Amino acid sequence: MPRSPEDALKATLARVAPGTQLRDGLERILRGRTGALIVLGFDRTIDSICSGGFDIGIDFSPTRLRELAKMDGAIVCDRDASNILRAAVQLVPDSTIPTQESGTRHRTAERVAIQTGVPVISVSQSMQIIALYVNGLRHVLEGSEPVLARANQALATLERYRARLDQVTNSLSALEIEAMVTVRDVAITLQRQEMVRRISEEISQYVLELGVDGRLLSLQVEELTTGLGPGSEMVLRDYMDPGSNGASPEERVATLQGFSSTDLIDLGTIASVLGFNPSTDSLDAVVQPKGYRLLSGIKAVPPAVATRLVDHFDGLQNMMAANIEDLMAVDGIGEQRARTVREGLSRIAETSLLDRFM
Ligand SMILES: Nc1ncnc2c1ncn2[C@@H]1O[C@H](COP(=O)(O)OP(=O)(O)OP(=O)(O)O)[C@@H](O)[C@H]1O
Repeated sequence: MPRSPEDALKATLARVAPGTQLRDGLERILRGRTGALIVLGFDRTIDSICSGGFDIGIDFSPTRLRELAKMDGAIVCDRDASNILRAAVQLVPDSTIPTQESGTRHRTAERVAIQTGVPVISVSQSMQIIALYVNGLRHVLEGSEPVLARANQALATLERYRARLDQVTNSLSALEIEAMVTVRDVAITLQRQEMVRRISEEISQYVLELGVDGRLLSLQVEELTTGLGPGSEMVLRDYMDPGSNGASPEERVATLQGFSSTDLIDLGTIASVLGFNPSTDSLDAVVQPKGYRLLSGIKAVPPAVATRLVDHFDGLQNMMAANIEDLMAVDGIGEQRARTVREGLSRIAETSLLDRFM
């Protein structure tokens, strides 16, 4: 599957993060008050827009990059910047590609990145900034301090969001055991899961951007995201109306992830991914889960067995009421597994009710 421009930008951010040789070279160019135009990859399309310059084919080093940047023209490196392939190259991209940039260096960088799909870095001599161009995206590299400040703010938000998510998830489990879940409870859980996912993704971009300076941050995120559970796909499997628009759980997850921040505030809009109609249905309607999410919390139940259990019992309530013999009637479930499922379900029931009332 082709990567999205955002994913390609993330991969490039990792290649120029603090601690890498390439970043060291770029910082040297910046400190030396020269500029540079650096292409990160070489293929036939790049070759076809290169004019003049010379082939060098040497190992990459920050000082070599810095020295070569003193010459007019662009530098072409291989994809992971382990070799410098050409220097003093005139790049001649398609001039009809629209660009918002002013200055020939930056216009060229943007056009080359769009035309070839290869990341291009420009170091501006006059503005003293390093910018990445990846497909149609532009990203200005900052020093670690401002990025860390934003990352720490995001981390504090993640901590709050995580606490709230744990609360609503525990409450959903307890309501499921009591058969009292409403569409509103499901929508709130999906909303909170998506908020945690978004802020975690934002922080993971900061971690990439910070390279060696982001190690502590990455440990903190790891701590705040462990035991997060199966995510929105299981909630959707539990509550979606399969007949509504025929979408698969994965497609519904994608719809949820595509919602704007305004959509994400509206519980009716969120519930629409389940097949709920905000203009006719009530958020207070009681709904029954199939049991996928709770079963995913029992390690000894692989997904295929969970599906068979769900199909057999047709709803969590019937499954909760099943004894060992009932469970053994399900294809692929022997006595041992039946006991594990029974104990697992009873444990979940006890802990969710305890969490709710303690
Ligand atoms: N098409 C190109 N191919 C290779 N190098 C280029 C190209 N266009 C510009 N450059 C490089 O950029 C340098 C600066 O060009 P120019 O002053 O027009 O750009 P600029 O966008 O104003 O850059 P800066 O922000 O660094 O001042 C050129 O001397 C040349 O080395």
